[in-house]
Amino acid sequence: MNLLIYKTLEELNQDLADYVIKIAEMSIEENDRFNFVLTGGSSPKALYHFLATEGQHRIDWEKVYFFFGDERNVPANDDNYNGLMARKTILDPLGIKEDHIFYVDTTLAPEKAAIEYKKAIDKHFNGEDIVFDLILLGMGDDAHTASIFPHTTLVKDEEVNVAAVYVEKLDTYRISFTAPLINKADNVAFLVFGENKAEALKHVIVDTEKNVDLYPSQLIDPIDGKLTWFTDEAATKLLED
Ligand SMILES: O=C(O)[C@H](O)[C@@H](O)[C@H](O)[C@H](O)COP(=O)(O)O
Repeated sequence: MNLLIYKTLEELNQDLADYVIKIAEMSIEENDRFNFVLTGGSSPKALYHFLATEGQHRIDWEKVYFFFGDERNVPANDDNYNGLMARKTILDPLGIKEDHIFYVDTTLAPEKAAIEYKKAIDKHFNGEDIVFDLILLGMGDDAHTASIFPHTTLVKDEEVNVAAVYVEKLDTYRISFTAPLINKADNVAFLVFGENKAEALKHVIVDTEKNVDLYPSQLIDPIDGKLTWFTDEAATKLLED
């Protein structure tokens, strides 16, 4: 596991953009495509804008396929839909074609949406092992990642899958990759910054005795892949304690 700590978000996003581009170049070189899983939330917006502007001519974006590590159970035109945030910040600005974007179909009931999303991913991987080139993750101040929230069924899910999960604290359903699916990826990068994440980050990175029900991000431990944390000084201020 590689922990990178930046003084400014500008430096963090610049380096993370370079990291994404580097993995994309290697994936396109090796497989003629880059399978890239986006995170939702607010943290990645500056990165996505960076990739869509500074990164616009650095790789062949026509060889990139976009997925979502989780999605809210809201209509696609709802401001809370991760797909809409991504469309506005990176997908439309780069002119990504619709058949290169795998959205969660939230017109379906959550369980059905999860099944259909997994089917679409399986088809893209021709029924072979689902190994994404890069999965971007955020982390909540409660140590959730994707939609693997504390005290939910997803913390116990051993399946390599996409699942629907009821999140009691939000009183809503989410559709999410399971931790075993995330852990198959070649590269996983957390994007975590801000003082409000410091307590959760300390438990996830420092605690030797795991408690995944309380701190689900502890579940993220790629089997063969590399895990990198892109953080700032505020989020890591408790790590020395
Ligand atoms: O759908 C989502 O919201 C994300 O996938 C979620 O896991 C997010 O990464 C964290 O909640 C952090 O969100 P912020 O970046 O807004 O702090």
